[in-house]
Amino acid sequence: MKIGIIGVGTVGASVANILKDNKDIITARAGVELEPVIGVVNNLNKQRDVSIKLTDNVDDVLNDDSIDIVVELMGGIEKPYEVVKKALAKGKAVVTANKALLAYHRYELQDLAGDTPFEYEAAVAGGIPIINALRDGLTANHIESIRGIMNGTCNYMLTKMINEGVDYDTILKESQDLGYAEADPTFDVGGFDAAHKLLILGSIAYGIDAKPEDILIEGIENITPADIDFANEFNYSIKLLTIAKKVGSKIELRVHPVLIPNDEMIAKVDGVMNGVSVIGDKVGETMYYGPGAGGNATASAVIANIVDIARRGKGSPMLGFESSHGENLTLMPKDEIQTKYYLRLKVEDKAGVLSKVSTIFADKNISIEKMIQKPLKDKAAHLLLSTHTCIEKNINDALKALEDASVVTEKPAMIRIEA
Ligand SMILES: NC(=O)c1ccc[n+]([C@@H]2O[C@H](COP(=O)([O-])OP(=O)(O)OC[C@H]3O[C@@H](n4cnc5c(N)ncnc54)[C@H](O)[C@@H]3O)[C@@H](O)[C@H]2O)c1
Ligand SMILES: N[C@@H](CCO)C(=O)O
Ligand code: NA
Repeated sequence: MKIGIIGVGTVGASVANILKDNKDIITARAGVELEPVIGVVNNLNKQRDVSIKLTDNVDDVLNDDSIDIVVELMGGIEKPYEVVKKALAKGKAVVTANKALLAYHRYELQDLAGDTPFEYEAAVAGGIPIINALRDGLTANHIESIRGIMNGTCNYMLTKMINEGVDYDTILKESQDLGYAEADPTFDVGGFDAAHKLLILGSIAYGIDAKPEDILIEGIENITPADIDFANEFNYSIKLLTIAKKVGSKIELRVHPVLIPNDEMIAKVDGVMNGVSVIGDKVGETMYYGPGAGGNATASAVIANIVDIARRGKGSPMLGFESSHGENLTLMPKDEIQTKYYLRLKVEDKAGVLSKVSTIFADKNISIEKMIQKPLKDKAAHLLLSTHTCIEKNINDALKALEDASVVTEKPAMIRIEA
């Protein structure tokens, strides 16, 4: 079978190279030779470590009737959307690692694919076969929850910031050099990349047809050493967590940093590793762990899809994005989410401050669980506190009231606690 790779960057180059390096075993497993015949790039003059023929014209792939499988690894949304639609219209099988594309267009692409194979394992949790596990391995179950660390860049950054005190900008640059980060790293640090992955899983597990703007997304940009102090003091790790959870007939989908007890398995997932816990009503908890980003790890999942397509030939693509789930589940509004919260407040260090702050919490029906006060320079102090479980709307109202209170001298910060 002939393969055209559109986008020969970090992942695309690894796909071409692994198809060559591991050709014998891949051919044996696929039952047919898989030959990457051409790659499409933006800039033909750039030095690349690949031996396939390159072009800067995507039509060289789309209009070549001998190409069976189009591998889309260019990144972005609109251009890949056009390219994938054209490939499907020509009856070519498609493999993509593009979660941003699927976050917006997964249901349309599923309809367009019809019985043309369309696979996307590398789009979620890189090299971990989580799509395979959720769509096929756990298909007997109602999914109760999916909780995971699904952005390698953020996890790598948080691990280095917490364990080694490396500063944010240095470690972000390192993640880019290692090929972990998206072309625009705000997708990573802003939580959007993890949200794209969550939306894909939410469609497979619950049939929720939501877009990024419908769900709660927060990134890691505002985490400070004071937050890390509080976490250390009370035995928490700080992680960017991706959560899908069934609560009655509503589905929570949210991505944000959390304080998570150090003894939870997911708290031990460090560096570029991803970890996903899926709880099914019959199987119980299953855990998946592996590299979430990087050229070879991601290409491993891309090639698994290519081999799978070669093995089964044409047939139902089974993208697996559900629409009627049988249970009539709906997305839970962001305001109704309930969890525990950690708050960092910078306050004036003088009499009466604590009582003012406590009154605001009492008014919003929020109960405080733990608190430490750390003196700062110039008659100021940090109040670092955690709450008992309360409603997202009440916390947001309290944050507004605190911001307006004269004793609070800086915009308060909040991180949710997952326990
Ligand atoms: N890097 C990872 O660890 C990783 C992991 C999982 C998924 N992904 C996804 O895989 C895709 C590729 O990521 P990457 O890290 O390899 O990106 P990259 O920036 O390293 O490579 C992108 C390639 O696409 C080419 N390209 C971009 N726009 C093009 C256009 N309009 N026409 C022709 N060529 C074009 C570029 O020249 C480059 O060769 C993205 O969708 C990304 O989200 C990446
Ligand atoms: N930028 C992504 C790539 C893998 O999807 C990450 O860091 O997880
Ligand atoms: Na995967």
